[in-house]
Amino acid sequence: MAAQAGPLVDLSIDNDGIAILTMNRPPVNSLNLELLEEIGKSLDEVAKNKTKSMILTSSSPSVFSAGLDIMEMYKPDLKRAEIFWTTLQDVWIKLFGSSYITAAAINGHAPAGGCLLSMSCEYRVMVEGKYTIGLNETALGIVAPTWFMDTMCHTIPIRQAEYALTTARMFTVDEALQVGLIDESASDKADAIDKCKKFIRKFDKIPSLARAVTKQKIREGPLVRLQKNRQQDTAEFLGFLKNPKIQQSLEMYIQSLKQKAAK
Ligand SMILES: CCCCCCCC/C=C\CC(=O)SCCNC(=O)CCNC(=O)[C@H](O)C(C)(C)COP(=O)(O)OP(=O)(O)OC[C@H]1O[C@@H](n2cnc3c(N)ncnc32)[C@H](O)[C@@H]1OP(=O)(O)O
Repeated sequence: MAAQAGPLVDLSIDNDGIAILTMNRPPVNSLNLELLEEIGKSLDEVAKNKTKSMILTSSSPSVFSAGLDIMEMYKPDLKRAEIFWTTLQDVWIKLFGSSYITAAAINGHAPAGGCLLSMSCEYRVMVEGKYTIGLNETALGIVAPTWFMDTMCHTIPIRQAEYALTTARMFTVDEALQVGLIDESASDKADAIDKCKKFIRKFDKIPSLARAVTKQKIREGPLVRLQKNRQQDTAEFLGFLKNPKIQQSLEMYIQSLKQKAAK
């Protein structure tokens, strides 16, 4: 993987006062500990500055995020793996539970953790193309944590979520639109951001406290579930990493990714 040259995220505020959080970890924005830490800090900043809304996107021309960095899970240092997992939990709690308005401009592929980040936002616009989105964990021989599943069940009907999760379904843009995994498609990234802004403007006349409390109440179930089970969730993750069969599956998956990239 290419060495990181610049900052891992860019956080800017546009003329309308909307925060744009851009993930910038080439080549595929795989979520390693450092990227997750930077996303978490940016989310804190958005909350602290009382910015009314945030759009999450990526600097890559074809990938929103490739999900968790598999190298964080393959034969890891267990102390780092624990920090990695709790940082991912923190990012999800901050994003899914945020009081400000959130939208994702999905400008490319969004598998697994990439899909999770976008589903944690309130609105999703995905750029048309041969991109796919979904939770593909079972295809890697791993089980998505309950809060990943909860987030999907919060986004699409539970029957569709069960089917998608068990079959590791990766949705095309049209399929995602049909099932409600995304709200709109867009011709390019600029159009996706414009459409996210149009969604954000819908709240101009809605009192912000009423909106925020409503959002947080409707999201309370999954949030409380993780908050109550955080330690157990982390222990399960670490136990999973120690399982030789899982390590073997990850090794095979890494090899298949490398072979594909080399072609
Ligand atoms: C509490 C209970 C237990 C919990 C269990 C754990 C649960 C774990 C939960 C979540 C899992 C995940 O998020 S796992 C990650 C899943 N992600 C994927 O499967 C995506 C894999 N990547 C791709 O499909 C493609 O890369 C892409 C479609 C995203 C982009 O394709 P593109 O052709 O543009 O790029 P390349 O495939 O050529 O890749 C370039 C380069 O990046 C490396 N790469 C890709 N994805 C990852 C990744 N997720 N992690 C690390 N590295 C990745 C790829 O190997 C290439 O590397 P090289 O250039 O070095 O060969």
